[in-house]
Amino acid sequence: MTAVAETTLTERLRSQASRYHAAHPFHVRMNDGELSPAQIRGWVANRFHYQESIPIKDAAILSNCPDVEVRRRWIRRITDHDGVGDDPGGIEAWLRLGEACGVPREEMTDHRHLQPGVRFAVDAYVTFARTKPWPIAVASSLTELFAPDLMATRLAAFEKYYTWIDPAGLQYFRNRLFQAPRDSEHALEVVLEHCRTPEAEQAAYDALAFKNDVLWSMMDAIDAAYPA
Ligand SMILES: O=C(O)c1cc(C(=O)O)c2c(n1)C(=O)C(=O)c1cc(C(=O)O)[nH]c1-2
Repeated sequence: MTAVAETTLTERLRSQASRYHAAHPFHVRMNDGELSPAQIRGWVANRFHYQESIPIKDAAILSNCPDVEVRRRWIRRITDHDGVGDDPGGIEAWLRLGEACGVPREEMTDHRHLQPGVRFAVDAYVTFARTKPWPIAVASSLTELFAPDLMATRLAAFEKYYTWIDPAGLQYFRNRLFQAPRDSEHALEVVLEHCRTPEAEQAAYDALAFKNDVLWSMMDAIDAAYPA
């Protein structure tokens, strides 16, 4: 494939930024400082199911991937979330975020606040990763191309508007500021390398659209469950 064609696929993928969940009304209100503590708590408790499912999703991709070089890098995503050595990992960081917001950790881990629509969307993402060709599952992670801007805006918004939350609890967002660009850069390399036919390029594009729908559906379910 020529560099020109690669640019085109990259551009097509990046063009889906406008459908990223950063534009969801609930996120817009969050970043404008308009959410109540109950709404923030509902969001944090529901998003925990996404956090706990990400390493399972990434293990599914690993289990389908015969390429040692890809696996050597992809496995990092699992330890980032599960922790390794002295690093407690992203799932623990999210639990601490929840506690800083006033949600006891057992209320996250026992799913008592988990909305059916959030469960359904997250589980659909895991099933997608289990059942699609592994480079297409990798493409579905590319929403992370769009994540750093949202993460920076969110961090600033939490520090400015939600001062009732202990800032130490925001470490999860700080970690994602450098993890997300590193991960999405690798995922994009993999997709450009392995999705070279028009059919595979379209499947990669569709995978990213599917993932945008997963994230948007989660936000719809959260928005409906925790009205102003
Ligand atoms: O808070 C967010 O807006 C957000 C978005 C995304 C994303 O774009 O998929 C991820 C994360 N956070 C995140 O924390 C995370 O670990 C993560 C992993 C993945 C993925 O698809 O592999 N996306 C995301």
